Amino acid sequence: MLLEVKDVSSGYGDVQVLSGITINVDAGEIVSIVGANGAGKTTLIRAIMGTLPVTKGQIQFDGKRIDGLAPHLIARAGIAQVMEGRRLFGHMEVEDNLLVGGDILNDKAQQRQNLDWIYSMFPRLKERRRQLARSFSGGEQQMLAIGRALMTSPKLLLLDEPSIGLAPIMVKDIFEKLPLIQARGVTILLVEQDVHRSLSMSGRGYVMEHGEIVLAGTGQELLSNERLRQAYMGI
Ligand SMILES: Nc1ncnc2c1ncn2[C@@H]1O[C@H](COP(=O)(O)OP(=O)(O)OP(=O)(O)O)[C@@H](O)[C@H]1O
Repeated sequence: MLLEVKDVSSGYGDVQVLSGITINVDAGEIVSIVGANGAGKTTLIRAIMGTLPVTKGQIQFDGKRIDGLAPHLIARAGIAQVMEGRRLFGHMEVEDNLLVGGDILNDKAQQRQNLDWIYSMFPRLKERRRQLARSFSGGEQQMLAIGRALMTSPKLLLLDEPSIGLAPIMVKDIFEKLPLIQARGVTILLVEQDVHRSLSMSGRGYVMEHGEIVLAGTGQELLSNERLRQAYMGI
C-alpha cells in the first residue's frame, strides 16, 4: 500500500472537520474522493500534506509514518499536490516555473527527462515556455501546475479539483492526461466535484459527506450506486 490514512481526524483550530477518515491507495492506482461542497475533501488533502495537524489517527506513506512531519519533508517523501487556485509564480516564465518544481530533485538529468516528458504531454507549455505564467488562461495554468508537480518525480500526485473554473474542452484535455501520468508510474489521488468524470477515470473511489467516508467501491460500483446517482449526478 502506498498511502494509508487510518482513522484520521483533523480541522481548523477548535473546528473539527474530518472525523475518523480511513482511505487506502495502492501504488499505480487512480483513486477519487468525491463529495459536495464543504464535505472536507480539501481539508483531507491538507492533512495528508501536513499543512493541517492530524489530531487523531495516523497517515503512512510508502511504509513510513508521515503525520506530524513538516510539509516540505512530506513533499520530499514523494507526494506532490496541485491545489485549487494553483499557486504559480506569475512573474516567472513558464519554463522557470517548471524548473523550480524540479529543483527538489537535485538531479539535472532527471529534471531534463521530466521536462521533456511534460512538454510532450502538454505541447502548449512548450510552445509558450518563455511566456510569463500570469498571462496564461485558467486551463493553461492548470496544465502548468500539474507539470510543476510532476517535475518533482512524485510517487503520489494529489489533485484538488482540477476541473474547477475551466471550460469543458480544457477539462476534457486535462482528464485525458491522467492515464498517461498513471502509465508513467505515478499514483493519483483525485479530489473532484465532477463525480461522473472522476469516477469514470478511477479504479476506486470514496464518497465523503460531512467529514466522513460514507461509501467506497470501484469507480463502476459507485457510478451505478443509486444513492450516489441521485445525490450527485441528478439522475
Ligand atoms: N480555514 C478554515 N477555517 C475554518 N473552517 C474551514 C477553513 N477552511 C475550510 N473550513 C471548513 O471546513 C469544511 C470543509 O471544507 P473543505 O474545503 O475541506 O471542503 P471541500 O469538500 O473541499 O469543499 P469544496 O469542494 O467547496 O472545496 C467546511 O465546512 C469549511 O467551512
